[in-house]
Amino acid sequence: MSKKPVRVAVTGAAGQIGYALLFRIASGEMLGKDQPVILQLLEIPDEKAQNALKGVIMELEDCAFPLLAGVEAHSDPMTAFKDTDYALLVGSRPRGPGMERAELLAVNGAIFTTQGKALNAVASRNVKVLVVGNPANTNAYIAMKSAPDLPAKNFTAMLRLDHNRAASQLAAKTGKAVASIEKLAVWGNHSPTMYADYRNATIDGASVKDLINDETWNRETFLPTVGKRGAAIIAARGLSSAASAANAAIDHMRDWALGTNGKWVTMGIPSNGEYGIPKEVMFGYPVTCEGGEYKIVQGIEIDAFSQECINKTLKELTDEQDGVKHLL
Ligand SMILES: NC(=O)C1=CN([C@@H]2O[C@H](COP(=O)(O)OP(=O)(O)OC[C@H]3O[C@@H](n4cnc5c(N)ncnc54)[C@H](O)[C@@H]3O)[C@@H](O)[C@H]2O)C=CC1
Ligand SMILES: O=C([O-])CC(=O)C(=O)O
Repeated sequence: MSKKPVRVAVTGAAGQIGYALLFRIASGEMLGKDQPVILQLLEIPDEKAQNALKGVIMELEDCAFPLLAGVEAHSDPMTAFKDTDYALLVGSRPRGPGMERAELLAVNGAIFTTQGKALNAVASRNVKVLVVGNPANTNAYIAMKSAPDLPAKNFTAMLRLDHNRAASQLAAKTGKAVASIEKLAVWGNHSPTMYADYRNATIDGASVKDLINDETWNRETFLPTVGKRGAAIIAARGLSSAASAANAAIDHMRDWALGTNGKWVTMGIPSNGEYGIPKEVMFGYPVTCEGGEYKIVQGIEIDAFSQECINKTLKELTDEQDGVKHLL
């Protein structure tokens, strides 16, 4: 018997990430090739955006996806999030050249108060929320704090693009297949302060740290390359990353919903005090997923350099949190 459709809300559906994301959700790449979906798409109540959304919906229809059980266009989060099982909060302003993501808080932060409240009021009580819109960690924190009736653990931020970027850099450096990399972790904020940590990573069982054996490369090339990759893409394309961001969103939700078979992935999640991070900080952690739940990888040794990196990214996050108190 075929499965009952699940409801997937996507905000910013007519934007560039939306265009790279919706067709893959509808084709079953996110929740499985046997899981029908109803897309509940949100755009701002502006004629141009709503018209663009209509066009995207026409294209979705023209794909005749067997798993697409329905598509709805919305301009109000209170209807877009009704009974939704998954919510991908993409809609918000992207940065341009020369900006840091934190500078977007002033324009984007308030979106996540409204949307958190709407999720709190009308979404499924088990809704899984992924915040993509930048600055993703603090926007996810705002949404979580605005939805006190939903479990805090249901709110997550996207660090997966950093994780995938780090894996790709390591594959290139070692000349090995990216799929063979295990036990990679990215700690902290989705910003240049994030700490991509390959001290425990393996390739076909061999230590990546030993294979590379170059701490200067780690500190002076690898970390800045991964941390500043978003800016490098903006400089090259004139627009921020979209297809790779959509891909990371699919990876994040798929792994959360369907499991990772013991493989480590990175998710931005509210801390419960793990690794000394204060409770509720939306922090990138290495996790494994099983049965629709994520679990932080425990027992990783934090050496002096790692602690220094973690402290730096934590400080940035707590400063961002302090700066949005007026929105909560
Ligand atoms: N966490 C991550 O790894 C990444 C995050 N991003 C962020 O994702 C966000 C979206 O990026 P793009 O799709 O490239 O931008 P875009 O400008 O192409 O599209 C954003 C869309 O969101 C819509 N929107 C704005 N406010 C909204 C609201 N309140 N409700 C519903 N829709 C709303 C806009 O009308 C627009 O169509 C940006 O904040 C960007 O910085 C981008 C790449 C990676
Ligand atoms: O850099 C940006 O503004 C977009 C983004 O978050 C990324 O590509 O990592």
